[in-house]
Amino acid sequence: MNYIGTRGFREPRTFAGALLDGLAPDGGLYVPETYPTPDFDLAAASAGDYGDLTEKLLTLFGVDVLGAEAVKKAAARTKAAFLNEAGQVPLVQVEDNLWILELFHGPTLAFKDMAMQMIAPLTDAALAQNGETLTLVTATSGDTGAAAVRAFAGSEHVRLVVFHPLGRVSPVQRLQMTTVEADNVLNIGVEGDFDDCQRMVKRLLGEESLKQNGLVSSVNSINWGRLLGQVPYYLAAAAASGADHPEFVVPTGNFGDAFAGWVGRKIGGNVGHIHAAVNRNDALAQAINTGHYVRHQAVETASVSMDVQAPSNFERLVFEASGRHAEGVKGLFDTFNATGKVFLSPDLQGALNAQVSASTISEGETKATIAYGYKKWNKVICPHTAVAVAAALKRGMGQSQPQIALATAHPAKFPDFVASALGFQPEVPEAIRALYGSKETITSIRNDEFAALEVVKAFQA
Ligand SMILES: N[C@@H](CCOP(=O)(O)O)C(=O)O
Repeated sequence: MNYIGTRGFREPRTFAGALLDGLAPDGGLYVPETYPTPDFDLAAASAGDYGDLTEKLLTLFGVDVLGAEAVKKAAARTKAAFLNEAGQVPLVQVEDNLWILELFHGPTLAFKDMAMQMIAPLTDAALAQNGETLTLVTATSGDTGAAAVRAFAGSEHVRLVVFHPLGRVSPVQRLQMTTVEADNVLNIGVEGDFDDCQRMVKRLLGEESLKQNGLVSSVNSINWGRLLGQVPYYLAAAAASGADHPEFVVPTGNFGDAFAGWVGRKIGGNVGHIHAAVNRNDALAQAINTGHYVRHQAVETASVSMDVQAPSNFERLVFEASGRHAEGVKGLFDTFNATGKVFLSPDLQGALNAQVSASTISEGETKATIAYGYKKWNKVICPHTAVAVAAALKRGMGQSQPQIALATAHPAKFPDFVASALGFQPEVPEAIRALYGSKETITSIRNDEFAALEVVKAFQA
């Protein structure tokens, strides 16, 4: 099982190579050379133990190059982050045909924990194999950074650098990153938005001078390993619902989670249509619905983790929808990166829309859905979850056809907006309460790639 790049990089990489590269050398994203067909009963595995399912999937995607022990450990850690306090798949039925998948039972109370808890032992195993050290550069609009810090703090061979847009993550998300005392973690606040941070990360991944001090990779969902850790929960949730190919409604920022669902379907899982729900930062939805892919300055919304206007994994979808036309993908994303806009051909736009649909949810709808969820189901949901639930309700299929909306974070990570919708603050778990009053460490930089390079170099030294 090997990996190739979306922009034409064809020198096959094993899973370990793709994991430690983060991005392909030509700037493309790694994808499997061919999608594997499960050599086990996927339906039975999806309905069985989550750790076993994950182990089987990891092996299917070639992770066993890192050894069976590493696969086992990774699967056990993701299982612990996924299951709820009762040890069950955290799927809550709220209507006859509508479920909410609570992906916030892990250590940082967001869906990123599943993949991050899994990828940390895999990274250790990959580094043990080649005796290298690794600098991970990662961009976050809130949840990725917190989960990465939690998973990699104290790691012996990994330095973790997290870039977040200054003042544009929730206070709880910021505290989760900046109060961790670990010499191998550097939190950088950038005077810009998430897209600026992600652009810096991509630039740093190609920076030869950083590679003089060991390997450089990322734990954003541009890294195939990150994305792979998000596939099992689609399969487990679909099986737990008992529904036939339920539609998944995914609140979307960098589009990694939604693409993981697409992968679950691609390998023959019981995963139905994928619908991406976005907030006012809706470049993705505009591209899929109109063919106009235009990057605007991201605006601040309540669903702050989704304030993304250049969703990295859109590139994987374009690659697949175009029939793996690497040259076309390269041209398209070169143009987008240079000019901030690109017009897709009607054929390509139709092909994208056939794979994934998308809709935009306003701030008003987000707030109203939080209030609705509490009134109707006695459930307190976060703004990101509300975007997905609003999109699901608008599609109306939950009446007639099964839908699963992803709840990507705990409401207590966004207490003020939730309180503005409900009139009271969500209950605060101990994991959050403990953060207040702790000392924070942040290095601030201007929105400048050279400033980013300098600060990472200094950290490596
Ligand atoms: N929503 C994200 C943005 C980065 O996404 P990723 O899935 O590519 O890591 C965040 O919370 O940081």
